[in-house]
This record gives sequence, C-alpha cells and structure tokens, in this order.
Amino acid sequence: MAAGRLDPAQREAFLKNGYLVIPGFFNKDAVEAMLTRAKQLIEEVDLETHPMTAFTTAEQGRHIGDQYFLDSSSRISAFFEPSALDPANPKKLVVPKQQSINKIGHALCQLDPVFKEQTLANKGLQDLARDLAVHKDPLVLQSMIICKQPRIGGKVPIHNDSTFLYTNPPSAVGFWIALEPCTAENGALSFLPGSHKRKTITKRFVRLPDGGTGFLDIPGAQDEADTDWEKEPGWKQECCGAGDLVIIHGGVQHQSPHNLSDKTRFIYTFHMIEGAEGFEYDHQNWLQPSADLPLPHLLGHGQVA
Ligand SMILES: O=C(O)CCC(=O)C(=O)O
Ligand SMILES: [Fe+2]
Repeated sequence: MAAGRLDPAQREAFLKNGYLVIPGFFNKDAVEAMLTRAKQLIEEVDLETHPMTAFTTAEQGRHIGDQYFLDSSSRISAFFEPSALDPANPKKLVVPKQQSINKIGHALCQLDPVFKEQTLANKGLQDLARDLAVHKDPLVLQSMIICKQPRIGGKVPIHNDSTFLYTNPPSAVGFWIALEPCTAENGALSFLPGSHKRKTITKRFVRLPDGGTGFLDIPGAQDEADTDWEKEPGWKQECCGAGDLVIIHGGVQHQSPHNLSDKTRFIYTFHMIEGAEGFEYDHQNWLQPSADLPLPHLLGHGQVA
C-alpha cells in the first residue's frame, strides 16, 4: 500500500473505535524536521516581550481566556506550563526555557514552512483524507505542537474534540503525530473506544461576550452529560513510536496523563472539519480565523478529486 493510503479495514476500525493508529505514517526525515523546528520555535520565544501566558487544562471551566490565547487562532504563539513560572514572579522561569513551553499554536500549518510542508503540501495526507472519506472538503485548523515537558507536563483531562471545534452537525477529526516515543511514563494518549457513538458532544467551548472563554451547553444534547467517563470500562492506552499518526474522531473520549518521566513527549497535531455546504462553523467557537488567514482547504479550493 502506498504511503498515505488507507485500506478498508483501517477505515472500518476508525469508524468502529473512533480512532486509528497508523504506525510510521511520517518518515524519519519528516519527524526530524518537525522536531527540530519545534525546538527552534521554543528557542525563539522572547521572554522580554512575551505576556508569559500559561496554558491550563486542569480545570477546563477556567481555561485561559485572555487575548493572547484568542489571537493565537491565526498566529504562532507559545504557552507556558503553569509550573514553569515562578509563583512569586510569573515573569521568571523556574526551569530552562526549552523545558518551559506547554504548546505552540494554533496556525502552524499556515505560517511555518516546515509544518506547512508536512500538512497542507503533504500528498500522502491528502490521499489519506480522501481514503478516510469523512469530509468532502476538509478544512485544516488548530495546528499546534504539544511538548508534554519532563516532570511538569500536565495531564490533558477527558474530552472530545468536537466540543472545542464545533460545527453543526459535528465534523471535527484530529490528526495527532508522535514526534518522539510516547509511553505510559511520558504521557501517551488513552481512548474510550466506541464512545464517539454515544451522546458525547453535550457542550462546546466558546468565546464569552466578556472576552474570556467558557463552556456552553448544547440545547437538547444533554443525554450523557452526567456520565463519569473515567469510570467507564474499556479505556485503552496507545503507546506510539515517533512518526506514528493517530486519527481521532471528534466525538471520541480521550485523555493523556501527567508526564512523570524525565523525557519530553513532543507531538504535532491539527484538525480537519467539513467545509462543504450543510456544515456550519460556529461563530462562537474559541478559534475564529482572521479575515487575512482563512482556514485552508486540504484538497485545493474546495475541489474534491
Ligand atoms: O497530546 C495530548 O496529550 C492531547 C492531544 C489531544 O487531545 C488532541 O490532539 O486532540
Ligand atoms: Fe483532544
């Protein structure tokens, strides 16, 4: 099978489980290029001019909501690990700069040449999106690096991605690429297989009128809002090697633990949503593309081959 192609059994597994691991989708050179660039971007963070904004998902209801975060929709912005900042002086780091960043995003695939090449100009990815055949006209958004730094890399609580990139009807699919080995120790992802078939999209993460962000219930979609997903049986951790790609359905419940090890866990991820008629991108979503940087079409200007 040519690189980038998906066979019918893989597609079936994705539709059944709500995620699919494709080992070695990105080759060694591509991984090396992305990892090197990620580290350069961290090196380029200017501590003098940066607003020193931490990224916190520990309590999703109080997600960071300042302008720097909102503007990152169409920029390359860096967010610190909360515990990388000195509590007595949040302008001061308590770890080396290279180990202080939680994530960098959220328009990497448009603005950075290395990530553009591996995403929008990636023929294998275009073939994969065609074979996956869940979107007629995939739009790419929220491209970012997640660093999961040694010892301080925080956990990502249980969530699904359509909550954060809401379309009506829901259409978000995540593409998550390990740039380093991901193990139980450094924070590999876990999934609840099949949970995308349940009523998991009950709220969405929006820009609030006061300028911050928060969660809004989706009217009529509260069936499983009270489920304690952690207690559901069947969670599966997926340890990955560098270059492995995980495709994540927007409804599937997933999470990753704190990095307790002394190794980093760099990954690159972006999402696709349906750009074809009949799917409305919610104007309240936290991520609003700017007029001068519209969401790119993966398969050309709406042309599906
Ligand atoms: O990398 C992680 O730990 C979480 C990533 C995630 O939730 C996603 O890409 O949708
Ligand atoms: Fe996610």
